[in-house]
Amino acid sequence: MTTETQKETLGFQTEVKQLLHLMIHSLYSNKEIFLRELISNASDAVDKLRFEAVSNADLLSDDPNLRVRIGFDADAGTITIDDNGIGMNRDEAISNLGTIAKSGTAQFLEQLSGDQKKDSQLIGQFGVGFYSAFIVADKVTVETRRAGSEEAIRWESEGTGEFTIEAIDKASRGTSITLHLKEDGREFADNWRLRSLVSKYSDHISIPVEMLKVPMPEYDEEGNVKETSETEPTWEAVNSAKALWTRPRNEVSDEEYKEFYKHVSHDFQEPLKWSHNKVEGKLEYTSLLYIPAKAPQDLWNRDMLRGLKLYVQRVFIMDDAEAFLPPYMRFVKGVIDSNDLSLNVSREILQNDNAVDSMRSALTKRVLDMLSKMAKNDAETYQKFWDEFGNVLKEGPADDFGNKDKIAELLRFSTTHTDNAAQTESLKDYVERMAEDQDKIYYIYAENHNTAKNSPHLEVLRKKGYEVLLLSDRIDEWMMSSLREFDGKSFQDVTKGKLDIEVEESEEQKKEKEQKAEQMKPLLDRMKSVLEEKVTSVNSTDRLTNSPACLVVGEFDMGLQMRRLLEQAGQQLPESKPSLEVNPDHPIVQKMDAEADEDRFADMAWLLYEQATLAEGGQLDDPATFVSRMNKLIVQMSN
Ligand SMILES: Nc1ncnc2c1ncn2[C@@H]1O[C@H](COP(=O)(O)OP(=O)(O)OP(=O)(O)O)[C@@H](O)[C@H]1O
Repeated sequence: MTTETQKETLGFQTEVKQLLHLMIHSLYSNKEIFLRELISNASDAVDKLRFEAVSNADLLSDDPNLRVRIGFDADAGTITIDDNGIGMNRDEAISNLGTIAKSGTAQFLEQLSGDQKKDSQLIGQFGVGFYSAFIVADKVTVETRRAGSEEAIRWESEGTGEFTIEAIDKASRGTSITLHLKEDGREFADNWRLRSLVSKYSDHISIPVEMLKVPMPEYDEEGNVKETSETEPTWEAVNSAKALWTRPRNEVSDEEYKEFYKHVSHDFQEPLKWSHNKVEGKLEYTSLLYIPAKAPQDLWNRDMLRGLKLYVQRVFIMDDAEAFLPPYMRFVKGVIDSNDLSLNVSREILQNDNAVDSMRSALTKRVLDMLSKMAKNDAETYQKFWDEFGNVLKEGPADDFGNKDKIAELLRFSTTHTDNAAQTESLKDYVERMAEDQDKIYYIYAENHNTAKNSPHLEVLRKKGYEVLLLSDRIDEWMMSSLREFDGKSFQDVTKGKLDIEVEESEEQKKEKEQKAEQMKPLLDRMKSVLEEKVTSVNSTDRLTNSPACLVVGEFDMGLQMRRLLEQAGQQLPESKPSLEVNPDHPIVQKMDAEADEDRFADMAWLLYEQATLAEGGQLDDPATFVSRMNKLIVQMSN
């Protein structure tokens, strides 16, 4: 069979077609990033080869000097990025360069709007990788040979719907990518342009990125350029070719840190903060941790690929090594380079290794410190962080008991102080604002912010001037179940148990209250007998001012929201009923007391119960009966 007959045409996965189309149209103002992406891939390919060579040294032996080379031909309008890394076999080329394996791709594509500015940001966050070649090229040719294999292939595409693949001869392992530049991409086939892009974007790459040396002209005695004899072209490194994290902190510029972040994270945007540390002593390792500016699509998913790029003594071992940070820090990106682990370390070994455990707890502290410092010194940036990642950090108190006090300081809440849904207030702020006679931190949890904010349960606290945390994120109830106290003050759910709020009252008022309670008793008993199946008791309360009634669960019972969530998730829970608390001063309650018609009394009692359920975001078992009951009362009232 000749090489020619082996040429096959295959179609791109639908998502690739969509991405290519959108990318070409939304990234044209930032064309030059293609070079960074392709060099980054080449460097990853070299890292992978180095890793495989740990157990199979032969892979390296014929061509041991790992590097990326960039060549160009201005007349032909081409640029070639050539690496001697791991290469790809036929199947790998088809799946790696014809599909997108990233999770959440479909949702991501759905979010794109056609608005160039917004889309380019989103695409940047998603990472375009190899496909960015098509921003500047109308044809891309990839020739590649996998290390350890004799077979090589050529992959070629014009970036529309399909690509071809054929067997070729290739003298050495690795991948060579040739971009046939579009008319408006030809500016890049230029020596100085390419050199400056390499310094700008790829200086931190740990292997040499080489370009042909441009011979310096020699002059004769009269100052004319000497005709020199043709010499072998020589390659020279254009970058500093030293793994960035191995350099001392004071020798790395902010720009370099930012570029390196883009390389390890595949994120186009700049990170919010980073922390670079070399640890010496019992354990020796270097870490470079970044806090990104934007959350990825699947951050909510605790199983998303996460973790640090792991190196052992400068040799790349794996991406997404998740053992070095707890799940609630899954937003952190970066590198860890250890001198204590073996080059053959596997994910399983990492899970059960004492050195890894120690590193994990030190790195966790480091991230918490980085966030604390940011919160203290740069509240605006911290707020940006919180808006993106707060919901993940909220898993912290339950996940990481040992650090829960530190995490508590980092939490931000919406509270009745601002009455705004934005989560901007810290517990420290709250405690500083606490009223003199207040000894607890009050909170309410509801399905959404407005339900929390307008809950009848807040009435007495608002009257007293006590601030209440307004919680409405799904994770909040779980988080609060792990937070016992802050700064010596315990947390109190305002919908649970007794509130123990001291209301200043004279002896006379106290007496009056007792009398009123005594008078209320028959009414409460009547209500209880109507609502028997729904509530454990009906009590008089002074926690309400404007509303007639609210539901309260026992101090140690599960909150009503949590119960609903678990029931929705199909869990069988033991029966537990709330109690109904009624406001003795409310006109409806007073009217009920005088109601002689037992049927009408029952309707009113049910309505109070149902209102209270709705007000805290609950659902009625029988909404139709509620509506007809209400209509009946309205008709009676208007007669
Ligand atoms: N020079 C190369 N040598 C070997 N394999 C490569 C090379 N370039 C790309 N690949 C393979 O193609 C895959 C897809 O590359 P692509 O750049 O699209 O995605 P990525 O690098 O995995 O992530 P990102 O899209 O965030 O850059 C890579 O994961 C790698 O397996």
